[in-house]
Amino acid sequence: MEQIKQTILNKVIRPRPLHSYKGNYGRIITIGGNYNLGGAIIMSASACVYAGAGLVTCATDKHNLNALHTRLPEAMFVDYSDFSDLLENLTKADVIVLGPGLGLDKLAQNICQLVLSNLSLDQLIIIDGSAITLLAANPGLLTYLKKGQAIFTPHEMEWQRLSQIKIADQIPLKNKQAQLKLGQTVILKKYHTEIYHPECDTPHQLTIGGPYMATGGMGDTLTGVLAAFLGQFSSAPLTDVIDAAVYTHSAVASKLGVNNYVTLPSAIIAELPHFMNCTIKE
Ligand SMILES: NC(=O)C1=CN([C@@H]2O[C@H](COP(=O)(O)OP(=O)(O)OC[C@H]3O[C@@H](n4cnc5c(N)ncnc54)[C@H](O)[C@@H]3O)[C@@H](O)[C@H]2O)[C@@H](O)CC1
Ligand SMILES: Nc1ncnc2c1ncn2[C@@H]1O[C@H](COP(=O)(O)OP(=O)(O)O)[C@@H](O)[C@H]1O
Ligand SMILES: [Mg+2]
Repeated sequence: MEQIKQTILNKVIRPRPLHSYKGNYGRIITIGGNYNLGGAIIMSASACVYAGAGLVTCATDKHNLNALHTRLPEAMFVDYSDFSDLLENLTKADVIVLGPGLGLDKLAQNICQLVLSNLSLDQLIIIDGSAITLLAANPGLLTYLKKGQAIFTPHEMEWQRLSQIKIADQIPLKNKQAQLKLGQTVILKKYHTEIYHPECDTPHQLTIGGPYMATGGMGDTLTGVLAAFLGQFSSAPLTDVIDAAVYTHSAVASKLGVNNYVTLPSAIIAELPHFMNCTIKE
């Protein structure tokens, strides 16, 4: 297991060129948030904006529109049940987040089918939450993915569903075998999260973060940070960008955890711009 060190941040988070604009920092679409789980996709989109993505569109249930724009006026909105609008916005994205709060119903299944079957080769997709559960139940959808195009962000139960490895048996050797079969990056979220990159024989491991992060929405927030990093730091190696995003999410939490019993996703999101700025000043 190779430990992810703080120095990854300076390798990836760079000062912004003066002659740059929002179009240089990634066009992201976050897809999820049904009637009951709207907060999940609002946290994902918020983390994405606060971690520096240039343009963020949130495709969600139309009942979430007011809440989204009240919390995050920077985001654009698509009603995800309007498939022609969803497809048009999907095509424009560099990075897609699919799954936070999406749910498991027929509409969610149809959205997964639409998104996966319309991916272009140069797009990256982060597959999280409900979308992992849906793909585990319908593995035929995995064939739409080009090798290395997707980043799966399962917690241990989601990984059990996708890999068929029981939580008690999720040892690095078995996880690596399952990740190789999948052909995609796997971020196995837990205490000391493990990242299985297609290019690396040894998993990379976080040694920061802790149970102050055990709050609903924490993984949804990670998807937004990841998408923002993939969208704006595309000149750095993909493995470094992924490691830096995962490190940043937990580093902000551990900083807030010094003085707080729990570190809420919203507090982490608010701290992201300051944390990233401190990195380039070091
Ligand atoms: N505010 C919101 O709208 C929230 C929406 N959420 C969304 O709700 C959907 C369902 O996700 P859930 O993860 O809640 O439900 P899941 O049913 O996918 O997973 C929870 C089940 O897995 C078990 N489990 C075992 N190991 C676990 C681990 N390490 N971490 C978490 N669970 C573990 C739990 O005991 C439970 O039975 C996702 O789409 C998710 O994005 C959640 O993120 C919670 C907050
Ligand atoms: N005890 C813990 N130690 C370190 N990180 C934790 C701990 N508990 C939860 N986390 C982190 O919180 C996040 C939980 O993700 P997930 O279960 O998908 O949350 P949600 O779906 O509610 O947003 C992951 O990034 C995980 O690493
Ligand atoms: Mg989750």
